Amino acid sequence: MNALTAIQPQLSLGDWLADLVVDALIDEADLSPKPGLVDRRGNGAHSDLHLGLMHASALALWPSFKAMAQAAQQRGAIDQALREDVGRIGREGEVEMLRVTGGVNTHRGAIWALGLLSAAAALESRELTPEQVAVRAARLALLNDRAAPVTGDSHGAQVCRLYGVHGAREEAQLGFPTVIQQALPQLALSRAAGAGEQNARLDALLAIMTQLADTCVLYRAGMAGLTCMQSGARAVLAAGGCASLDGRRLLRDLERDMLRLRASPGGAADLLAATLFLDRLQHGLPAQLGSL
Ligand SMILES: CC(C)(COP(=O)(O)OP(=O)(O)OC[C@H]1O[C@@H](n2cnc3c(N)ncnc32)[C@H](O[C@H]2O[C@H](COP(=O)(O)OP(=O)(O)OP(=O)(O)O)[C@@H](O)[C@H]2O)[C@@H]1O)[C@@H](O)C(=O)NCCC(=O)NCCS
Ligand SMILES: Nc1ncnc2[nH]cnc12
Repeated sequence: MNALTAIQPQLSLGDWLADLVVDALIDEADLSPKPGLVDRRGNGAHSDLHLGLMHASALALWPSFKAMAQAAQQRGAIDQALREDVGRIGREGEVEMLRVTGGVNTHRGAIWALGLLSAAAALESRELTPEQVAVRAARLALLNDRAAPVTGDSHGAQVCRLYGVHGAREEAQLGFPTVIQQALPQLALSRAAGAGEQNARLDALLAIMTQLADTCVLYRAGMAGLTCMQSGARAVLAAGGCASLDGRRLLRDLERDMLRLRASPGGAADLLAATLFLDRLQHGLPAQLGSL
């Protein structure tokens, strides 16, 4: 023991997972330039959001993510009781988010996706590959939360009905295919090509945008907005990604189009945070937690 470890409080699995989630949310918010989204440069297509609010919201959610991980550790199995614990803690987290932001929806989708993923990670802390964690999260998401309000009038529910697409719920229930099949492989590819970490993360966001039926975009800009987002993101990647000059030019075009349509890919942003979380998680438990 040295002077530093002597004063460090014991790190629990829940602390560690909540730290990773909040880091991922803050890294997502800070990443720039993101088309249509809040970042270090400004508010994107939003009049009610800004970077400080995204940070405050992420930090305020730390106890909720820790509580979801702890619930999973205590229950120890993917069952109805855990599903309803996670749903209750998630709803309480939403209330806290709205309190801290003065009623602005900063992280509704992130509470859902990262709540499920942190619970799934806590269930089997020795099986932390992205695929293993996503499959457990999907099994949890497939269980019905009997206490969830059945309104069907959320923005996501409205556009899923109107356009016949899958939204945040189905993305989780299918095991986060957009993260596992698009974002993580693109992140690895761009890193391997020497794009640099920020460009590799932007490329991962674009890979999500090429495929996702982002219900935030659909709600604000309809199918024309979604098509514009998907084809614009494809064009940037086809031109060599965000590290290339042509890719950067096309990224600027995409941003201009998203702002003109007031289209904000908030769902894609949440899934980028999920990608960054799973990417870090696969490096395994820190030594302090090695005996769990
Ligand atoms: C099951 C739920 C996820 C609810 O889903 P549903 O689709 O019914 O509800 P929404 O309210 O629309 O929330 C879904 C949020 O998920 C993100 N998202 C969108 N599309 C996808 C997708 N295809 N895959 C994954 N994730 C997706 C998105 O969140 C982000 O965007 C939000 C900001 O959007 P913005 O447009 O600015 O804000 P709004 O105020 O909504 O609209 P405007 O008026 O401004 O246009 C921001 O939150 C990002 O996080 C969607 O918003 C689950 O949430 C649920 O069941 N909730 C109910 C309460 C509950 O039980 N919670 C506990 C769950 S553990
Ligand atoms: N950076 C961001 N900008 C706007 N909405 C978001 N939802 C999640 N992250 C976001």
